[in-house]
Amino acid sequence: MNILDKIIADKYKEVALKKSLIPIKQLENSVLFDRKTNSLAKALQDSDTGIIAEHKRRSPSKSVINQSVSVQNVALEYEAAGACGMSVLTDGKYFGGSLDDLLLVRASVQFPLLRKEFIIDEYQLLEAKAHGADVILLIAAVLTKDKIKTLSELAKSLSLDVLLEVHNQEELEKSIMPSLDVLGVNNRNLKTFEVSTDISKNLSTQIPNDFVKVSESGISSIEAIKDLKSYGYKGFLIGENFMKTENPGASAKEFINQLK
Ligand SMILES: O=C(O)c1ccccc1NCC(=O)[C@H](O)[C@H](O)COP(=O)(O)O
Repeated sequence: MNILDKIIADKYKEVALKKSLIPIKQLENSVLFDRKTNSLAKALQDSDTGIIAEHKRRSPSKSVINQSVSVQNVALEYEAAGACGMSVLTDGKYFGGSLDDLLLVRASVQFPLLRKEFIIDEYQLLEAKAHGADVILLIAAVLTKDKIKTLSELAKSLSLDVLLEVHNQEELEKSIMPSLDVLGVNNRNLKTFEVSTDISKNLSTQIPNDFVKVSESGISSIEAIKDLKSYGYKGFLIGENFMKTENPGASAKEFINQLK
């Protein structure tokens, strides 16, 4: 079994357990459930730099990245640095994240927050909303076309932006539908961990212009961003390059300033 299949198998068990412990009514009663969301798609469209900065303690491909910084401080510094939004990993087992991270970040900043999670069930969208997310991630590699439709339509009805992530043409073709806002191309193969920005470049012409294009993973230089911009990308999701440093916020600030 590859790592992605393992993550998803665990996620089904985790969601079933959470559903049995925390009723939907409790999520809907959260003070954040009726909060007015901020659109990441709009923030990216209006931006010249387009950085979505990620908080990532560890990952299956790199094990430990940074366990010593406070998620709230990182969020405050990413926002002050001029990032368009922040990606908050909420998976505990493989990434060391949590929904509490999302809640703490929401309490600290205003910019759009992506719940970076392996979403396989409607319940997780209600959790995202109840913990202050503005955007949810759907990964085409682990969802059927029908499931992408159901989940993205529910997300839209909750005023959440939808970032749909693909890694190849087949995933892209099955996923194109009006209920998506942002089309993300993951440069990392989530089964083998191979990373190449050529994946974004090769898929760029296949993505209809009605979607904001985001290139994700393995981005660590200004040159890479300038290159990807020439392929129509407006957003760049960066995790490890910032998080591997002692001060992720300062790294993001320096990076964004160089892009201006
Ligand atoms: O990052 C991993 O090792 C990984 C493994 C399996 C599934 C997902 C994984 N990462 C999630 C992401 O998409 C990245 O955290 C995100 O795009 C940022 O990537 P990077 O800038 O390379 O940290």
